[in-house]
Amino acid sequence: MVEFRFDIKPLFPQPIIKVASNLLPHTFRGDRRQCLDATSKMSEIIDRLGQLSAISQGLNKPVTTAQRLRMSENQTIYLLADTEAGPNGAVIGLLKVGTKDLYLFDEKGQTRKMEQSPSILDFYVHESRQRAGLGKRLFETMLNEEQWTPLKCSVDRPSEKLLAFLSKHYGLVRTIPQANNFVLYEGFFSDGASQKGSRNGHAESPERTKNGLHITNSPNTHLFGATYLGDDTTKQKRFGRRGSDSQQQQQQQHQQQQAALLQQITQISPNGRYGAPRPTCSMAEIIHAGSASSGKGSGGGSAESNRIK
Ligand SMILES: CC(=O)SCCNC(=O)CCNC(=O)[C@H](O)C(C)(C)COP(=O)(O)OP(=O)(O)OC[C@H]1O[C@@H](n2cnc3c(N)ncnc32)[C@H](O)[C@@H]1OP(=O)(O)O
Repeated sequence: MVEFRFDIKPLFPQPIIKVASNLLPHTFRGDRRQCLDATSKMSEIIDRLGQLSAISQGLNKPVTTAQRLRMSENQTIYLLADTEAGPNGAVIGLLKVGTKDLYLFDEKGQTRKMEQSPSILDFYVHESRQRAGLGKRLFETMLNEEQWTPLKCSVDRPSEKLLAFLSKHYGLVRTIPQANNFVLYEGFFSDGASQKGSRNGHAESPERTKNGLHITNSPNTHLFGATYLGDDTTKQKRFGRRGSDSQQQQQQQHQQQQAALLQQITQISPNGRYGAPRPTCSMAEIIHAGSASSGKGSGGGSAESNRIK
């Protein structure tokens, strides 16, 4: 359990509190002096829990810090405390969620841009209290508050424990492969009841169809090339007509586009979970090796494989 030099009870009038970018418990009422005191204590709590979460996940840098929450517009942290523990009470769990704009592959390998998609960003229950139903309690509170359903949440690089948790409590097992580190489950794109914070994603519509090639603005097209729709003869004629110089130019241009889009598609952020060094991204290897590239949607290495051990 995580104890502090100060009494946490005034900050936790109830076992689970919600904290947004003002770094105050959602239940907080007080004057300016009390407000400063509460934010300072809350920062300490968030930083400590964030650090413990990173350690338990094998990350060399926390995903969750008070400073990061303060700078965010659409993230919320849920904290679970045991006010009966010790003289000052103890904080035992943290769950950070937020909405993100993401390019995602659907079940058919088509790119969809999901705006303000609900995401699970960091989740931690202290080692001494794990597997006692507290994670579920925290998660359920979050789902109720945000009005989200588990199936419609993407999960940022989940650990084995979180994958087991989602499987056990919500029957989430079959994932849809992605090019980034987010994990989502089959049914994510199905037309269910829409939820707060989530606008319906849409498949990028084809911009043009030319010589049997289906060309869109989607990152899929830029990463893997245009999708061929016509017959083989048309394709051979098309490539047979190209001079080798223009082919080289096109290849170069294509590689530059790929690099730029890879940046976008993986949502790399120097501050988030992705700030932590980790083994080379398999997608980057596929693209930069220039070797026979994989098929659509196959570049999304599993989130777990990118986790630092
Ligand atoms: C996006 C991200 O945040 S990824 C990082 C997720 N966080 C971590 O991996 C940090 C370490 N783990 C934890 O903090 C916790 O185990 C959590 C947050 C994942 C789950 O919290 P808990 O309080 O343990 O969950 P709860 O008790 O409600 O559910 C238990 C279930 O979670 C899964 N689980 C929890 N701990 C483990 C474990 N050590 N090994 C395997 N599965 C586990 C299992 O499915 C377990 O059910 P079982 O005991 O019947 O096998």
